[in-house]
Amino acid sequence: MSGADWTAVIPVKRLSAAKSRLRGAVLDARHEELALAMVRDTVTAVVLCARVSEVLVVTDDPAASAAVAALGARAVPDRPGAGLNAAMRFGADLVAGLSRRRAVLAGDLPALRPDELGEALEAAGPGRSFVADAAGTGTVLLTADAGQPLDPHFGEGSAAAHSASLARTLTGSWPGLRHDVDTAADLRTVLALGAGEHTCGLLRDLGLVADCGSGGVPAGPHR
Ligand SMILES: Nc1nc2c(ncn2[C@@H]2O[C@H](COP(=O)(O)OP(=O)(O)OP(=O)(O)O)[C@@H](O)[C@H]2O)c(=O)[nH]1
Ligand SMILES: C=C(OP(=O)(O)O)C(=O)O
Repeated sequence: MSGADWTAVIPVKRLSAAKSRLRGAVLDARHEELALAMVRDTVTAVVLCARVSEVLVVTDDPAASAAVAALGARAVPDRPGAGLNAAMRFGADLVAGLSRRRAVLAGDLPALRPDELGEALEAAGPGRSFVADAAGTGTVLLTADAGQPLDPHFGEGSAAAHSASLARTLTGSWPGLRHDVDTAADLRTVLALGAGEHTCGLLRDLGLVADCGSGGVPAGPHR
């Protein structure tokens, strides 16, 4: 099957609590801005993916809601308020609905490129499929075909948990997709890969990088 037949769902924690393992990578006063910049770059790439027709962001954060709406995503409140997996199930199974093909991904993929997400979605078969993070232990993308509950198992060891729940592993050369940012070391890695304009621009403003490499998706209006 081809075409823009996917709904993407991205959960985003309240920015005041988000990316706690990344605290200290920038001045504390700019930490929320960094978390939001990564969300913006992720959403920018997902909105630009040719296989995606709708992007839902599940969040209770007002600044994140406004920012993603300006990028073309639809923000919905995190009604369950019960953590990452509940937010994903809510967005994918209740808001998007089981009749859609759904893909959930984290909001901390600032080097994501639209074409690599498109390739991963192209490779997703019937049932459920997932892409493991660069370390091979976590998960960056989980998909569910129409009619199939998402059944997410994000958290520590989620790659093994998704495999055990009979989701199919997708493999490909998708460095931006596979590098989520949890720590300052991850941030250096995605900058080397080519982070998007929001993350790159903030770090440049802060004098932490002179240049962000050649990659990334430019900021700006979409589609
Ligand atoms: N809506 C919602 N999103 C969440 C929740 N917990 C995590 N997320 C989002 O899920 C994605 C992956 O989560 P993590 O990588 O653990 O990010 P994080 O929780 O901000 O990071 P740490 O504080 O360092 O654990 C990110 O986009 C988070 O914003 C939650 O309770 N509700
Ligand atoms: C949520 C996950 O991990 P992290 O919080 O380390 O990004 C995961 O990989 O399932």
